Amino acid sequence: MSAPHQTSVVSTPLPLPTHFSHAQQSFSLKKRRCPCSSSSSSSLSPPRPLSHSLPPRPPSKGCPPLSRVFHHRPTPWTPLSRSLIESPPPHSVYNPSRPQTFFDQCFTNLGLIGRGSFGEVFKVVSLLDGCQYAVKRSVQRFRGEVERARSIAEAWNHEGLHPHPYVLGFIAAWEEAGHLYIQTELCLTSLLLYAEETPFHTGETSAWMYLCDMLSALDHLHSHGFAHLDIKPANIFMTKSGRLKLGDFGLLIKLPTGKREIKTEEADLQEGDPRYMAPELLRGEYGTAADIFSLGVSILELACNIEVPKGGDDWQQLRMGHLPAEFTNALSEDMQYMLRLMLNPETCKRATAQQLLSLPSVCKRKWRRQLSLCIIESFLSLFHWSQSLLTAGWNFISSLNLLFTSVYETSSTGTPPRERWERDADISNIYSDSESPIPDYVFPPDDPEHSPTFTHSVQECISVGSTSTPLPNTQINDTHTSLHSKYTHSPSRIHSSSSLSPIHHSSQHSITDSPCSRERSWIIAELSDKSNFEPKNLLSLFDEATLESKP
Ligand SMILES: Nc1ncnc2c1ncn2[C@@H]1O[C@H](COP(=O)(O)OP(=O)(O)OP(=O)(O)O)[C@@H](O)[C@H]1O
Repeated sequence: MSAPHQTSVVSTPLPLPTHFSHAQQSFSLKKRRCPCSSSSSSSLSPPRPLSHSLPPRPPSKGCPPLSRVFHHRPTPWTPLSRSLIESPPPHSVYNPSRPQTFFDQCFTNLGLIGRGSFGEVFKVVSLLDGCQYAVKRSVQRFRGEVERARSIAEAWNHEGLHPHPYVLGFIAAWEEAGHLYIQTELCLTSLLLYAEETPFHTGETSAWMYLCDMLSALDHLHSHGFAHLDIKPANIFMTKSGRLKLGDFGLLIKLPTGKREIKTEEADLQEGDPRYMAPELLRGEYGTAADIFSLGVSILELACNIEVPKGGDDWQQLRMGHLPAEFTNALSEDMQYMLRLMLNPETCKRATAQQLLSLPSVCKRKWRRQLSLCIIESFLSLFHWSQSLLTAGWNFISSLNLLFTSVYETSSTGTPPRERWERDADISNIYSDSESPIPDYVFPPDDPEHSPTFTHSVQECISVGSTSTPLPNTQINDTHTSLHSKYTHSPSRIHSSSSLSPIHHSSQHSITDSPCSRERSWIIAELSDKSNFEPKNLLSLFDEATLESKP
């Protein structure tokens, strides 16, 4: 780097993992995720530059796929979190004897909201309390006990944390069919995606807000003896109000009481993302100071709107205490000072979360941030509350409407409204002559089983499609179905084709007799023909019949 560096240089360069040698070597301006990038490019768009990232490894030819080695044996549902073990869902919600999974029985899946290297995250509604949550499901089935133990550790780590306004809320965790499920509080997105998709929300002003939130979260974690060890924008989530929540506790460690750090020999620890990794982690020193360093790199990235390197010279320089002055010179003195405190290569000289929170520059911004969050969240809950009230009011009105409707329907079953009688009368007038087959044959006067239902059905069939207001609770489709099934399956007289045939034939005899009998026979034919029976407007029936009768 050409710019002068502000802190002293530590002479010995840090060893770099070899697989980072091909990775991005220097600071660069952040590449934005274009909203249209996912869609297929049009023929007019310029050719895409060649990708310089490493191609994926070819599949191993030496051994069969893991799915063939480890047969998919569905394992029963196992609650992993204390919350589920102590208060499992009631039998009415989750019944293990049903074929559906616990997830399917207890949640309504609203869709996929994100995908990480470990799992897929779904937005869900819990059928237990009606609230929305995020459920992360591991993509791969566990390939062994070590992998399983690691995955489960994330859930247990998360549950072990005390709730905090800036820490993602844990709800439950369970295992089913070789997959781990973690149910957490639902957020809007991750800070990484948010910063990429809304570039105007990056820069120093936003970075101060993010810093205040995350320092509070780290102070909470560290004061309870935990170190996160994977702080990065992808593991920080944002709620609707803009509040940040620290999540993804897969690498979290519990430190021995009174200690701020442990050595590698004391535990089998994994490394986090190299871009945000503190230098002491490569020396095997794991502790709370590593979180401060990673937060410092994240804030540098967000405040300067840059991508930090995964390796190379600039990566080394940053871990020696040299800030990229070509980017940081544009920041305020306060922010530069903060970054120097957080990115100090020596852990004992690096500021703690508590010390940083007590700085006047942070104190005043934290106070402002809390006030603005309080106002936004109050507005949001007021909005939510009024929405719920409106929904409840609407439901109440609907249920009243239903009640009145059913009362009306009950009374109408006993004595059909006059309008119906009139229409029935109109229909019967069509068949008023002696040839009329319907009244005696289809509606047996003393057959209570057929008459009302069928009258109703015919009447509905005729009124469907008319401009008249349908009767409340009229089930148009069901009418057709019920008619169809009556014709087809019921042993009663009206459904037997042999019974209808004579009538049909007799009416057919009279087709040439008069237009009226022609119309009547046409309707009877329509009624007797099960497959062609479609609800029709009475007027249109007549229109069609008249048309047919014309030579
Ligand atoms: N609680 C949540 N609320 C809203 N979105 C979430 C939540 N948890 C995860 N997501 C979304 O899902 C994506 C993947 O989640 P997450 O990073 O936790 O998965 P992962 O497999 O652990 O990823 P990795 O191991 O690569 O960090 C996130 O980038 C985010 O967009």
